[in-house]
Amino acid sequence: MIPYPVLSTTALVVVHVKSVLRALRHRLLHHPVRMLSRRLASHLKRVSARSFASTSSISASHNHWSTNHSEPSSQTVNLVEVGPRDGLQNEKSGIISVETKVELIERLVRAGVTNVEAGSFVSPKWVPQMAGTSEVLKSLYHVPSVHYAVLVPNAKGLSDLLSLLASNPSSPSSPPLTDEISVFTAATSSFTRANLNCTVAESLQKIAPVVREARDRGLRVRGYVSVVVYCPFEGRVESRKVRDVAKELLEMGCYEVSLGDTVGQARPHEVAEMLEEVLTELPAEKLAGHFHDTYGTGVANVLTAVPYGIRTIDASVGGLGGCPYSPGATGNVATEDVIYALQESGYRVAGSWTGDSSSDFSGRGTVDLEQLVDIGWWISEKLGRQNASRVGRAVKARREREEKQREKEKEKSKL
Ligand SMILES: CC(C)(COP(=O)([O-])OP(=O)([O-])OC[C@H]1O[C@@H](n2cnc3c(N)ncnc32)[C@H](O)[C@@H]1OP(=O)([O-])[O-])[C@@H](O)C(=O)NCCC(=O)NCCSC(=O)C[C@@](C)(O)CC(=O)[O-]
Repeated sequence: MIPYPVLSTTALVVVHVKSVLRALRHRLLHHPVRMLSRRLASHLKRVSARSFASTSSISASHNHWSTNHSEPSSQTVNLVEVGPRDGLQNEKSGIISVETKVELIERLVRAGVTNVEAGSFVSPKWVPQMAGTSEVLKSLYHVPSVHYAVLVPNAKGLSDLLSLLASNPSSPSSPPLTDEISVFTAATSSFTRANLNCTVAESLQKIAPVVREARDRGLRVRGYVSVVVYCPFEGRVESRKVRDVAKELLEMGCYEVSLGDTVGQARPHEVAEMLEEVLTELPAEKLAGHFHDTYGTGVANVLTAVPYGIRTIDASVGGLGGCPYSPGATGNVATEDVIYALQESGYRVAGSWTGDSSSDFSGRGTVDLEQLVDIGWWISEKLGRQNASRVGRAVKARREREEKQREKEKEKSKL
């Protein structure tokens, strides 16, 4: 055993050497030649990503679903609201009724959300909360330009969904129950074994025909890669694995791949490192950021991803959710917190369906933060859980202060 004083001296030496190395690295990074080569490297990265987009099966000319949610404006950040799926699937407070799920989704759409995950066609033995997804889709008021996506893990899930769509056909006056599915895998086989009962390679083999058939039936397909930075079973994940799995999903025909920090443990610099690797081969327009907030870095990770060109962010109202494989994990980054952080930053958070002219669903250009705060409180109270959105809590406190002030002024005016 090493005696304590020797250990602490060794530790001091290590710290000193580390700080010298850090300073050296900083100098090197900012050396003009190094900076030039970095610029060259990032140019090459962009060229390589562009050439991927133009030569692979995701090329715009070959794929009518090839665009993601992104609007033309590069300053627009598009939101995918995952609360009704990723959030509710992990709720432990008893089975949530179809009525509550439907009301949650309809409230979100009224607030301006255009991309919402409405549920999953997965095994009810694995995820009991998602069992009523068919009923949810049938009960929803469908706004034509809103995407009500559902998760599909395998051929059985797709076949169940297609039967539902066949027995509830769309018409000029009623849009289809859904026009989008999401398939999902991960960067590590330990995670896919826990989540899908197979390895990453096996999951990709199962997903490929699902993507093909869904697209043949006119559905657009989004892909997910979980555990892109940390895996609860394997620890730090190699970014090249993330890149390779995401690339495979895009080549299969997913219009976008969402990169998930499933356990919410990633730090911003680790997200940056992961993105730098993924972007060497894939275009940012085909990627989305999906951050959980377990360690409180969710918003920081969103703000790290956006300057890399990531223009689609998944989030969950009230920060609903958790992760069954990561004890203590909280939900997705809260939608309210993401919107607040991006306000007045030069970016606009879109949910801009043109809308129909019905009185309940009036079209909006952006997602309405005040309404989302109300929804976050409504669903948190309904489920008997804490509201995990910091912005939600702050706005509520501000409203209470303003109400008290108004009452005081009323009293004064009576005197
Ligand atoms: C994929 C399976 C089904 C494999 O599970 P399995 O046990 O290997 O399935 P199987 O093929 O052996 O079938 C077993 C039974 O399940 C049934 N079954 C089989 N497939 C289905 C289906 N689609 N829908 C309904 N039932 C199904 C099948 O019919 C059979 O029924 P039985 O004969 O025993 O009565 C299972 O592992 C599963 O459902 N996994 C899904 C888990 C899940 O939903 N996880 C959460 C979503 S992923 C996520 O949250 C991460 C994400 C996306 O948010 C991003 C991030 O944060 O990182």
